[in-house]
Amino acid sequence: MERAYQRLWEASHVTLEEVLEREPSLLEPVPSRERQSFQYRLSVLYLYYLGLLRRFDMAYDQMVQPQKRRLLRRLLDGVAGRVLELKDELVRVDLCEIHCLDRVLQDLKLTPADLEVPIPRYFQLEQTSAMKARQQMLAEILARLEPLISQENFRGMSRTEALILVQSAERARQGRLRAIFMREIRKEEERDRKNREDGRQKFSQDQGAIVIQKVWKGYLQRKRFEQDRRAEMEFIGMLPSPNQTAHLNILTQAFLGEESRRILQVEKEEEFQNAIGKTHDSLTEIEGPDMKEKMKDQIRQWFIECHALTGRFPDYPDEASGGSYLIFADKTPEQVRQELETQVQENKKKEQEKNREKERETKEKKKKKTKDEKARKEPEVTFKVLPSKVIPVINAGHEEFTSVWKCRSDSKHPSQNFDSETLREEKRKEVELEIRAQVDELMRQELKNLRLAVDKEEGRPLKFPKKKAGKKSGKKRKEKDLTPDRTVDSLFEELVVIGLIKKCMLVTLSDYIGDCLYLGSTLTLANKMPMPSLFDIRQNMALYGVLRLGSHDIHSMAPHVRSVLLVGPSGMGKKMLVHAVCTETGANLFDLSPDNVMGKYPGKNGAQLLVHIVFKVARVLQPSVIWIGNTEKTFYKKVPKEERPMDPKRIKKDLMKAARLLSPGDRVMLIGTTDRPQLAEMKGLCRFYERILFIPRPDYASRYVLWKRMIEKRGPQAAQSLDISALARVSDGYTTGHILQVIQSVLTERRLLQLSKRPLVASEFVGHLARLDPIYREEEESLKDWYFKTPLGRKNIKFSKDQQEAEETRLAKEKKKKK
Ligand SMILES: Nc1ncnc2c1ncn2[C@@H]1O[C@H](COP(=O)(O)OP(=O)(O)OP(=O)(O)O)[C@@H](O)[C@H]1O
Repeated sequence: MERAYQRLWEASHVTLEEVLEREPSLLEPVPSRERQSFQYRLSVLYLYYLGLLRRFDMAYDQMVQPQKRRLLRRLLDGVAGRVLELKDELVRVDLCEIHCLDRVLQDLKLTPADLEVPIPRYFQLEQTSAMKARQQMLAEILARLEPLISQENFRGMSRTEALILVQSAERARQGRLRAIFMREIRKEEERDRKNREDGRQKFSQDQGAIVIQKVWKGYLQRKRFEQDRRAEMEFIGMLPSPNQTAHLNILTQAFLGEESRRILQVEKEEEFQNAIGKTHDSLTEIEGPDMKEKMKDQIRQWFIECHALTGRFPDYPDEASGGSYLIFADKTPEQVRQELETQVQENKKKEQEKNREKERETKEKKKKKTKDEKARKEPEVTFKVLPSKVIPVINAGHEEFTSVWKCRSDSKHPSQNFDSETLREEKRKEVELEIRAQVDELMRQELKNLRLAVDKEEGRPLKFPKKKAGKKSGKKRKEKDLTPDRTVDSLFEELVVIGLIKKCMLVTLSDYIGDCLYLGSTLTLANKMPMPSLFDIRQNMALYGVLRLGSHDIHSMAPHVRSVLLVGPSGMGKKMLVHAVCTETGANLFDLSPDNVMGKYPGKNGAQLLVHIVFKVARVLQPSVIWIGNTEKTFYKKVPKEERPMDPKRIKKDLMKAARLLSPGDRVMLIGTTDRPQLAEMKGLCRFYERILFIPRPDYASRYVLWKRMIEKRGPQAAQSLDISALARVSDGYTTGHILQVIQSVLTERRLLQLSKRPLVASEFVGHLARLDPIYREEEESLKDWYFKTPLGRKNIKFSKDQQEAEETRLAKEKKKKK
């Protein structure tokens, strides 16, 4: 088994190598007229990385050898980071959040399933014990609160409500009695009728036999026919096999296999952890003293040689720059000596060169100026990708694989134990560093003494490089802690009790049903702007929400996105997506919707305190999702009169300030949802939310899968004879929520029991559908208009306009030429 995964891993590296070779070509700027080919290359790369992500995830999930898993994890995180970077590049080139990759998909001979962003399984499987404990705590607090809430409800029942309850119970009892009574009467009538009929008609024995035979043969024939038809359909693969048990057996076997490998992983990991500690100790004990002496000798030698050559002792590199490691890293002492000699000579040369260089610089400056002026004259849009932060990580991983693991035969570690040689190598480096730090300390002292003794020199002041960047970020992060005397656990509990932290619904992202747009690039060619499909929304949520929140390493490497806004009509599953992100990543769900915040932490500084506590807890107990439902209220242009007492804009200022303080590595994501973004002031909203995802009503393909999967979820066989295509056709304009509602009201328990006798037909749904209000065109148009006024939407419109104009002028020129 392990060999199969090893092969998968090796095959992935072949692809990876190919992909890495293609990377540098993207860094070269491309003029705007070659936009399409640039787009194409970018998309190809994106799809390759998605495939790699899927394969690395599988290998990491199932391989057992602990050292290989460590490397795989680094590669997996790296590839995920690169996928996120490329997504950002795609957005910059396409100027929208959806990318029509169907043509690339076809060229690479892939299927739409390959477009799906895989969510690494370790997000769920390796949820830390702290995270699990927190979920437990939340459940406990909520369980404690429940009796209180139900008590409150009980007290809240009014006299009339109680009366209605008693009355309805009494009426139901009477109704039941009456029904029993009526049934008795009907039975009696039936008996009477039969008696009367029996008296009238009498069959002979033969006639009776014929009647019975007729009925029986008809029944038998119909049954046979039904069976034959079914067998044929199964044979050509139009129906699932009824023999589900065989199918299930295979699945359970595979599942058990996977689970057993995971258990084995834990065992091997434990062994490895023990070995790490032991190896470290034994190395320090056995090889440590030798190392120490060798280092000291080397350094002393260096002192002496330096003194002989330059007449002075050298400056000792300080700790921050790595101490003596800076000088001896990867070099033999001879090399160091040679370098020293050349340095002395170079110093002399440098002085002479400096003068020459000055002259050259002034010449170059002049040249540059003329070049810049030229460039300014022809302002051409060029495309190129930004330098990647992740590629070095992937490269390092790839190199490690090729040098260490690629050629290693499996027979060396048949039981998938760790490799002690590799471990010792690694640990040796670590121990060396530790010892070097000690030695440095000693040698600094020795150097000081030497200087005193030989050169009669008092201690030279050590030069510390100024840490500008560090100080700056330190200042930025240093916000005042308003609750220094409280523990995070107590704050967490407080937030749960007042309802700012909620338990999330258990839905996965794959529960969000939706199909992709199959002809997106054809639409773009015809100059029609394709609308996002539900599939795109799911992918974008996986990229922005799940991948970033799931792992600390991915979050700190990927381009930083703090907030996402989901815009779409009511019932399009915005809340569901928020919950799915929480479920997939185990994140806490904070609810800062204006209705939920109302009246909590009142007073002048209340809003500040509220936001402060929420962000503090969210950051410490990351990952966290801060959900702001009906977010247009937080950014109202003008607060409606009836909502003034609620003061929906109360937390806006503090929220904006707090969000700005989130930095890479803080796995906190703000997700806003709204169905009326027009009511909010555009500038504030777009500044606060870094990404805006527009969810229009579902298209035909999505409606088809929605009907199919939702009906099958309620009754697995229910959708078999149903004309789903017709349903998808007539439900144009309705939201997912509507479709779900209709299915729930048609497929009641009772109807499900009748399915075997009375198959489901499409017309049953139509009546219910007609009673609901669809999304009217005006509503959708106004949402679309709003979207095209957002920064990205505006850029997109401007770009397509420019392109159209260019096309027209080109055509006009051609016409002129022909004339
Ligand atoms: N793509 C989908 N697949 C499966 N179920 C969905 C999908 N979209 C929505 N639903 C279901 O539809 C119902 C309504 O969705 P939800 O409440 O999340 O919508 P919403 O956009 O947040 O609505 P509102 O704006 O009114 O708050 C939920 O029960 C959700 O599970």
